[in-house]
Amino acid sequence: METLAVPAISVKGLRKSYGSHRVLDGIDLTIPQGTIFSLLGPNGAGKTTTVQILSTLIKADAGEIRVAGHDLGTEPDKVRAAIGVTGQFSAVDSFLTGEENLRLMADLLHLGRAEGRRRVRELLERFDLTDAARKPAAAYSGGMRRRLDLAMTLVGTPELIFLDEPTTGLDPRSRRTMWQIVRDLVTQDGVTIFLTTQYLDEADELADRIALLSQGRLVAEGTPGELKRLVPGGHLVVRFADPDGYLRAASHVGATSRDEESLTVQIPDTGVRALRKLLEWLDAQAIDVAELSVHTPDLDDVFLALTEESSR
Ligand SMILES: Nc1ncnc2c1ncn2[C@@H]1O[C@H](COP(=O)(O)OP(=O)(O)OP(=O)(O)O)[C@@H](O)[C@H]1O
Repeated sequence: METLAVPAISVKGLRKSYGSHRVLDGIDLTIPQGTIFSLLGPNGAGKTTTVQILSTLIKADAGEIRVAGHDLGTEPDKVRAAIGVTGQFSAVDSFLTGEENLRLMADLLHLGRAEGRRRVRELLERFDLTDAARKPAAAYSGGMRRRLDLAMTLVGTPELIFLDEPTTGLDPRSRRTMWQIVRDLVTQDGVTIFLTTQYLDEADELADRIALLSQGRLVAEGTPGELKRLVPGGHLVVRFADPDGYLRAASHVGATSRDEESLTVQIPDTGVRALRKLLEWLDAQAIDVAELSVHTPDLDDVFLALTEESSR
């Protein structure tokens, strides 16, 4: 559906160099409101630099950039008032309790006593921190700390949140809790999320759109599904029960690779009908299959293929 709303972020021709090193070399981006956008890229690709520029921490060398409807160059204060940043540079003070951290934020934002208390109580509850509210943050688990960090960002009711690696180091359950919190921010609060992550499954799970940054340029952009269709990678892996079956099948099935030691062949995945035909043929030949698995391309395949291509 076409939307007439102002994009949460629009970027045209963003450039940034450090000395002679071009870190961002002409980035164009549009992120609609109320969506989750993920910026991916190998180490040193320029993700942090992009976030730092969009969140007004450092200046771009060139580019037309609007964040939350405001021009980044001329109205940085308005941008700052509309955004929240969480992640690597966490604002959590370990010596203060969760509640004190949140109160401090409410005071900094001049929420007023009654409104501040109400907001703090509401956020403690929402992020499941009520029981731990009076404990120092130093005693919090990694997951609790992340939740507190995000809660602190929400005291100011931002329209747009930059989430920098929100689940790095968390256990699987805490990761899932965090994912649900992020989804709720979008569906319940209408917040836009700009997510950087080193986990491709996280981007796949959360993002509406993903852009892949490599050597200062966006080398691909689209929905997770669109990106996966960019690279071939779907294949079947069949392991045979005995060498005889392996040899007979390997010469027949159009394997793209085979491994005699493990009696395994890899076959391009050409769909359900082809798979049925293959199984029927194996059956007719009385060839025993020990194991069969279907591998669909994932974002790892995309990431490796496209970042490799661009560095060549
Ligand atoms: N203040 C700075 N001075 C000089 N070079 C810098 C500075 N900040 C970043 N760089 C360089 O810019 C490039 C991009 O860095 P950036 O931190 O944006 O990458 P990244 O994609 O966030 O990487 P990572 O995944 O490792 O965090 C790197 O080569 C880095 O060395």
